[in-house]
Amino acid sequence: MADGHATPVLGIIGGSGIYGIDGLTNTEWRTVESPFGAPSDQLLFGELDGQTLVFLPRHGRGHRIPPSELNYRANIDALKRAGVTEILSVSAVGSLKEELPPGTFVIVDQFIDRTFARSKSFFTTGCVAHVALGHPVCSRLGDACEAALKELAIPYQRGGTYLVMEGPQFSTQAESKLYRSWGCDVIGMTNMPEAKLAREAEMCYATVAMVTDYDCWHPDHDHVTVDAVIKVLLENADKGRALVKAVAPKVRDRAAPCEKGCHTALEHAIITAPEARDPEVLARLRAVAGRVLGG
Ligand SMILES: CSC[C@H]1O[C@H](OP(=O)(O)O)[C@H](O)[C@@H]1O
Ligand SMILES: Nc1ncnc2[nH]cnc12
Repeated sequence: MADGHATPVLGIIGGSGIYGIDGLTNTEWRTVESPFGAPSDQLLFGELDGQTLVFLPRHGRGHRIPPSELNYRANIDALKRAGVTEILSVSAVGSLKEELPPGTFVIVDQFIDRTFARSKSFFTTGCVAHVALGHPVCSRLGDACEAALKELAIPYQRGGTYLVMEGPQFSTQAESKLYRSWGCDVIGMTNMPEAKLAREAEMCYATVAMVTDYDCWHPDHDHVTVDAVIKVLLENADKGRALVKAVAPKVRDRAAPCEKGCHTALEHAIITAPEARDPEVLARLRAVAGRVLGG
């Protein structure tokens, strides 16, 4: 299809504490191979009220893989190969604002990417592309998340800047205070380069971040620990599950190509002259960029 995808398919990338999805029928874990290497895990295909849904546990079942070692390219490429058109990322984050206590959901709309040890693009020597990233998430999918959170009466903030740190150690207090001075709302370790790669692969991407802690800047709260993060995640697990269930039909019931341009992000992005393109690189790009590269 020239202008997008015929059938909207929702993909969920589950973050810390989310290693499966409840309420799916006809489920099957399937291996999806990618020329970019191994994804974090098999993909779980299933149906929710008759609608296909694809789930990937970001860190693998059992949480085997740390943020810096995730194969972000393979994960996004595999979801694209699975037919996913819209990715909802559900992530645990620390709060950098007093008014965002643990348990709050944030529909993130901006990122500051401080990661430095990750492959951040599908494109490389032999085929160069520069996609727009001024609006790094899909506001249409964000609207669906907001409507779902409203229906469920879950406290949320629409919009917020997510500082992406390399990790795996949590921040120093000086770093945490610096990010607060930049006006960031939440902090985590995974949503970049995920969002950049989803844009390159012409997929909608939105993040619903669940606040689990006050990081280490707050004078009245203990510094973040994994135990504290998991405790809050478990306390709020029902809300996360309900969110996915409520978002899914909103994605199904609308025209497929995203009017925000997510599904056509590569239209004016590739700069390498056709005769200078490397066939091996093009072969690797078949799933993510085949729409514009041909083949
Ligand atoms: C378990 S606390 C740190 C860990 O949790 C977040 O992961 P995700 O975004 O996959 O929920 C954070 O980014 C760190 O990777
Ligand atoms: N405070 C924090 N810093 C980085 N990643 C997190 N994930 C959850 N809480 C976090």
